[in-house]
Order: sequence, then structure tokens, then C-alpha cells
Amino acid sequence: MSYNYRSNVVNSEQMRRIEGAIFASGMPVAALMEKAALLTAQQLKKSYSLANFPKIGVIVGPGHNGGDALVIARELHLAGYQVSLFCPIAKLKDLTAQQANYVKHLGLIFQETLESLEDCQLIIDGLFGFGLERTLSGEIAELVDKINSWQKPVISIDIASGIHTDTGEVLGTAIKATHTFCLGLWKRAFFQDLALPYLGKVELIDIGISPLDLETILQDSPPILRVNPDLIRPYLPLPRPLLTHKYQQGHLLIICGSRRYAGGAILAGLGARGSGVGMLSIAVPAALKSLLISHLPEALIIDCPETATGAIAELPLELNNYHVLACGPGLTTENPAIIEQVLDSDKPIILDADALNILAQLGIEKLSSRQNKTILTPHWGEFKRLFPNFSGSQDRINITQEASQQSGAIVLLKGARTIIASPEGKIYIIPESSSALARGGSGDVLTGLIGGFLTQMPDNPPEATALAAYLHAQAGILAAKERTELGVDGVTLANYLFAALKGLN
Ligand SMILES: NC(=O)C1=CN([C@@H]2O[C@H](COP(=O)(O)OP(=O)(O)OC[C@H]3O[C@@H](n4cnc5c(N)ncnc54)[C@H](O)[C@@H]3O)[C@@H](O)[C@H]2O)[C@@H](O)CC1
Ligand SMILES: [K+]
Repeated sequence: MSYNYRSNVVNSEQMRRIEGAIFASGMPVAALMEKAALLTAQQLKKSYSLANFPKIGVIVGPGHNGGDALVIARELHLAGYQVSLFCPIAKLKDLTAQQANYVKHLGLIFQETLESLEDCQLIIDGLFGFGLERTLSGEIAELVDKINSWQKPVISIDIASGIHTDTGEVLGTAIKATHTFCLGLWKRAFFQDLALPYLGKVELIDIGISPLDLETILQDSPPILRVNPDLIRPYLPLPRPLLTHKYQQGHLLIICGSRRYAGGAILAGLGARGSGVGMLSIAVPAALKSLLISHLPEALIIDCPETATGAIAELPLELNNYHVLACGPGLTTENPAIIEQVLDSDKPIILDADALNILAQLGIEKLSSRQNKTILTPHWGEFKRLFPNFSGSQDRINITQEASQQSGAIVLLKGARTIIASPEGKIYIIPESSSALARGGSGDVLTGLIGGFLTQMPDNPPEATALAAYLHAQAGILAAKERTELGVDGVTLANYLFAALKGLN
């Protein structure tokens, strides 16, 4: 695999080792601090103009996060901003103390009280970075709470102080930043749902960490990758070969729907349509056939015998005739037998919604006898039912990885930051999304879309899943931009998939 500062996500220990390798190779510590802080100051000046933010307060911590803050303070001062400093901890690391001496020499003032910063238009948080090692308490916790109570724009350097760099947990209390500049490499906390309300807008400052240094440290552990267009584009089933026909583009079967939840079947079908899959068959209870045909004229609709309440009673099909099976949207939990039939097939399967609830009843061990790939796409509630052992943990990256190891399945845990883990240990993270997607029906679209891409990318199931989740999120973002977050129903979302796809190319 190739290493890249935009894609690789690290924990604090890896960050420290990478930093150590850079310093050991000759880069002076002060030079890297200078570079990171100068680049951050440049971005700051662009986003927060002197005209609108003439007075800036800077909170200086004891370590190198505080050192960064002092270099930034110096640059802002030299650019004409009126800068006030507050340093709540007396004992500073050497380099930070040197930076403090120099800004004093320039005439910057260390205030005696935090209150002296209250009339600033903007606060810079350089209290703690990835060196935070214990819970905030006492006067430091009070200081953080006070800053939050001001409700001013707060810019955090590297990470919002108080947030655990890996798990994203709040250690006692934490700065509620409105904007965070992450230095050098994305840290895990930036993709933990828990931390998101504390980070605000996030931006990576490229300090020139070379792929070589990344490889030296990261090659021994499975990669955590932040999905971005450059990473995922090579896997797209585009351009299509010149000479091809529909069956060469794969045949997906979606098993879905009930009289009660007919819409889930339509939305899963629309999601699959968005992938461009060659052949799409949809098995539904007989009563839904004409409805499905009216929405998806290109699909082959298979009418199945129904139970008294309108769920699929049996699947009169040879499942191994299809390349991929996607199962769950709108199914109800009435008939576990069809899930057992799907589990017994030799084909790759995607289980979602009630298929997951039935699997939770059957037991996750059922997956161990499968001969082919399984993809599970739970939201948090479904995840807890499937993997009750992990429901106490808040570290979504870790538990998705552990759930995948335990079940042998690719697990996609839905959230504001969706995480995908494969049993080989690979992790993909979807870096942005829209709360427009927190709405009934959007998961059904995703199931169809994963099915459609997996059918066309049989050799790369984790990447097919990541591609689908990425495009799904992008479609949500694009649709919300045009229609607001309230205007993105499932059908609209499916209609934006092509725009998301075009955005990748
Ligand atoms: N990794 C990199 O490539 C770079 C890192 N830099 C900066 O260096 C930072 C890391 O610096 P450090 O390792 O010095 O660590 P920090 O500056 O994050 O903080 C460590 C200091 O805080 C104290 N501390 C930790 N938890 C505390 C608590 N709960 N209450 C009170 N004191 C506490 C520690 O004793 C130590 O003195 C990064 O976040 C970043 O801002 C940049 O200067 C240059 C580039
Ligand atoms: K900080």
C-alpha cells in the first residue's frame, strides 16, 4: 500500500514515533514547530481577518502545543493583531519557555487572569495537544468551562484540549472549539462521533511528513484510512470496458420488503440503480410486485409467496445464480428461515436492518460456516444487539475493528463518521457526512448501493463498501446543500448519487 498524509489516520503513540523518527533523522524540533505554527498562522489570518478579529486571546499550555500557540501569537502580533496571552501552568517545557521569552521581548503581555481575555473576539486554544495524559480537573477544568461559557469562536491547535487523541472521549471537560487545525496527520479522534461536537470545523495542516517516515512507523499495523477521492477512485468500475454486456457487469439480487415496509424495497432498489450494476433482481412479497415495477422498470422483480401478514414466506430461487445477495430492508423479523437460506449460500452477502436483527437472534457464530464474504451494516442499535460485549465502549473505531475480527465479516458501523472494518484488519473511515442522512430510508439506499458496487468489484469487498458509503455521504452533502438538511428524503438521496459519482471522476 502507499502511504500518504491525507489518507493515513494515526493514534497518539504512532504520531509520537513518527515525530521521533523525523527528529532522529536531523530535523530540529524547533524547526518543525516553527513550520507547523507558521502554516497554521497563515490559515488563521486567511479565515479570521484583522478587520473582523482585531483582538485575539491565546491560551498557552506547558508543552509543545503551548509552544505552537506562542509562535502563532507572535505571527499574529507581527501582522497587527492585538494579542493577549494567558498561561495557567507555570512550568513550561524548555522550547515553550524559550518561545515565551521571545514574545515577552516583543512586548506581548501574559495576563494575570483569564478574565482579561474576555473582550477578545477570538480565542486560540494551545493548552494541550496529543500529549494530554490525564483527566482535566481543578483550576484547569474551570478555565476550560469558563472559555466555553463565553461562546466565542475558539480555534484549537492540533486538537481541542481535553479530548483524548485516540478515543475522542472527553477527559473531564474539553474546549468546545469552533475550528480545529490538525497538525501533520489526522488523529483518530477526528473520526470518533463523541469528539465531533468539540472539534468544530476541521482542517489538516500539511507539514510535509514524507511517505517514507509514515511507512517506517505504520507498516507493522493494519492501516486506518480516511476515504478521499484519490484513495477510492482507482477502485471505481469506470471506465467500463468497450466490449461488455449486462451480465458481465454483474447480477445483484436484493431480498427485501413486506406489505408493512414496502418503501424500503424501493429505496434499496434505487440505491442499487445508482451503482450502475448490470443486472438487478429484487425478490419481494407477491403483493409488492407491481409497485416495484412502477419504480424500477429496469429491474427484474421476483414475486415470492407471502405470510399472512405480508412478509416473504419463502424464496423460490436458486440463490447461487446471482453474484451478490443484499438482504434486509423492509423485511420484518417474521421469517428467520429466509435469512438462514441466505447465510447458507456460497455468494457474498450484505445484511442490513431486519436481516441483522434476525442474525442477532440466530447468533453471530452462524457466520463462521460461511464460505464467502459477509458485510454487516448496523446502526448503533443493531450493532449492540449483534455484539452486546462491545456496547460499553465509546471507541467506535476499536469496536468496529473488534466486531469484524470476532465475526469474520466486514462491519460497517453507521454514524456521523461511518467506520468500515474488514477481518484482515483494514479500516476505512468516511470523513464527512450530513445529518440530513439521519432519516428513515437512507440506510436502505446504502444497502442497495453496496450491493451494486460489490457486484461490480468482486475482488475488493472492503473497498466496494467504502466506495458506496463515501458516495452515499457525498450525495447527502450535495442534496442538503441544495435542499437543506430537511429536504433529503430517500428518493432524493438516491437521485443525487450520480452527482456524487461525477464528483469523484
Ligand atoms: N507531532 C508533530 O509533528 C508536531 C507536534 N507539535 C505540537 O506538539 C504537541 C504535543 O506536544 P507535547 O508532547 O509537549 O504535549 P502537549 O503540549 O499536548 O502537552 C503536554 C504537557 O501537558 C502536561 N499535561 C498533560 N495532561 C495534563 C493535564 N490533564 N493537566 C495538566 N497538565 C497536563 C504534561 O505534563 C506536559 O507538560 C502537538 O499536539 C502539537 O501541538 C508541533 O509543535 C510540531 C509538529
Ligand atoms: K489544543
